[in-house]
Amino acid sequence: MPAEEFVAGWISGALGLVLGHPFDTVKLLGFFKGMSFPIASIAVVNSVLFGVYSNALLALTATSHQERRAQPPSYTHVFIAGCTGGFLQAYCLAPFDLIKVRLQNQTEPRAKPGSPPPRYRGPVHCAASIFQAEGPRGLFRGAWALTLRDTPTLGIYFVTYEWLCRQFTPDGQTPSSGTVLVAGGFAGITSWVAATPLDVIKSRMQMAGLKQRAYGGLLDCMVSSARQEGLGVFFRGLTINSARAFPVNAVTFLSYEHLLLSWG
Ligand SMILES: C[N+](C)(C)CCCC[C@H](N)C(=O)O
Repeated sequence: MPAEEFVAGWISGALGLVLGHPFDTVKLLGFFKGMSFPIASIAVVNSVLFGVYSNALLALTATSHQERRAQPPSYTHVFIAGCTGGFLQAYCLAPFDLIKVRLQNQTEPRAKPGSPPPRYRGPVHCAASIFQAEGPRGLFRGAWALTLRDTPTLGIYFVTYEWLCRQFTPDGQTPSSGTVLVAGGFAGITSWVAATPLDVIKSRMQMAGLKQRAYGGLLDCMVSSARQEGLGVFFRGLTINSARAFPVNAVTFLSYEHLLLSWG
């Protein structure tokens, strides 16, 4: 199994994240401090995404990354490979994402003198507390919603990227850096726009039982959120998700393509 896509996915995910961090911080009003935890987790997850995507395409079309410019895969194959990568990365992402959401929703520890101490002292303490209270399954709370969010939307992600690259690149040639940046950026926006409704639900399920009320399941969460807050609830965070998605995914794809090119 070719491994360089995993390594390139690892590095490019970390680079994309450095760029996205200020946006995440704005989204959280400064609650999410420190970058080592998100970098480590996104690098692993992005490595799984790009590695599985490329190997799924290899299985479907019998072409390696280098051969795919001359023999471009069909969009159906790109979509299936993207969904496969998305499905598997969702399971790796689930515990990290749960911890991120739990820490984000914590009130500022130094907010007011006399306010209660935060429930979680940091990512490791958060993981350990959830594990102690609920066992390993607790760390996968909301994983089903996350999988539903990521499987089709990562198919869309790679189809958008491929489609845009092919629009601006003569047949058989490698897309220019400018094209890769723009295609990667728009791939990120498109997939985040499609993912936002389930992103809202996913985060609520991950918080269920803490601040949020407990839900009977994914459908119950969707229906009761829409009933109480209107359909607009499904678009919460859309603007900030899209603003963050462009630079993060432009840099992710650019570094991914460059790393693979330089390794031959
Ligand atoms: C599928 N969905 C849109 C949810 C995520 C897309 C992941 C791409 C990148 N790691 C990022 O954080 O933007």
